[in-house]
Amino acid sequence: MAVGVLALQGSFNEHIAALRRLGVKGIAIRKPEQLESISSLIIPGGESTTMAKLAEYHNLFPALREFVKMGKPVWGTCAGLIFLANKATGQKTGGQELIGGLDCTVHRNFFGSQIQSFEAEIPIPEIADKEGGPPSFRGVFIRAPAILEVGPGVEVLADIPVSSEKSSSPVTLQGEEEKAGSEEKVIVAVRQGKLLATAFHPELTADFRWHSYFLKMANEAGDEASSSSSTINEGSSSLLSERTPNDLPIFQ
Ligand SMILES: NC(=O)CC[C@H](N)C(=O)O
Repeated sequence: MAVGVLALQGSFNEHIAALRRLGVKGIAIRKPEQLESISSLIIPGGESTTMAKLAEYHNLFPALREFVKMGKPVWGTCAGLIFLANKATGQKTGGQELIGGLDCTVHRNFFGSQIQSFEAEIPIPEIADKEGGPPSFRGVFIRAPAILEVGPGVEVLADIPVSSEKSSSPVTLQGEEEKAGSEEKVIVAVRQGKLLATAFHPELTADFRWHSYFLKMANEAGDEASSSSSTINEGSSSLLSERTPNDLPIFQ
């Protein structure tokens, strides 16, 4: 199974490093023809307008749309989520091209600008059920988007509370502000068939459950297409703990 990581801009190296820690080689994708040699794709975070301009320059949009249309597994993180959405609001003047395919509307900078970036513990029942580990995940939100609306075929994997009068200041999940049932929530992770999307950056943490979850999705897709081998398996988590960190300090 070859996993591609769109490597135009943003945190593609961090995704490749996370895959390596799970024993999987990530292939940096910069040209349309490279998409033919991979069976799944990660679109990293970064800056979606810039990424869109680069994708346009390299004539990647038609091949990326085709890849999604073929039902191949694709995971978009942050700017990658914006890329996958059918509709984005809060875009820069002139808008930007999207790949589309994910039946949702995102707000491009829902939580505000760089200085409003934050970390929060997010409950992840589905991921914890499949991957084990703690029931929550440390989400790193950097100029993060959020999902405002989803279509009927979209499963919500994570949401977080936001204060109702000022959506740009997220309410912490721990602490006294949490009032069950009284706060509004905004969606930050979804799955629609073989499309996965997160508004935060799992590649910037040492918790690889989202990567492992995506690899399993990709493997299932491979099995369905009765194609060849798989490199990730139930033993991947123990493999992870045995490996020595060999790249970014972030993973130590
Ligand atoms: N960390 C990120 O990927 C931020 C995405 C950013 N809001 C954008 O428009 O692209």
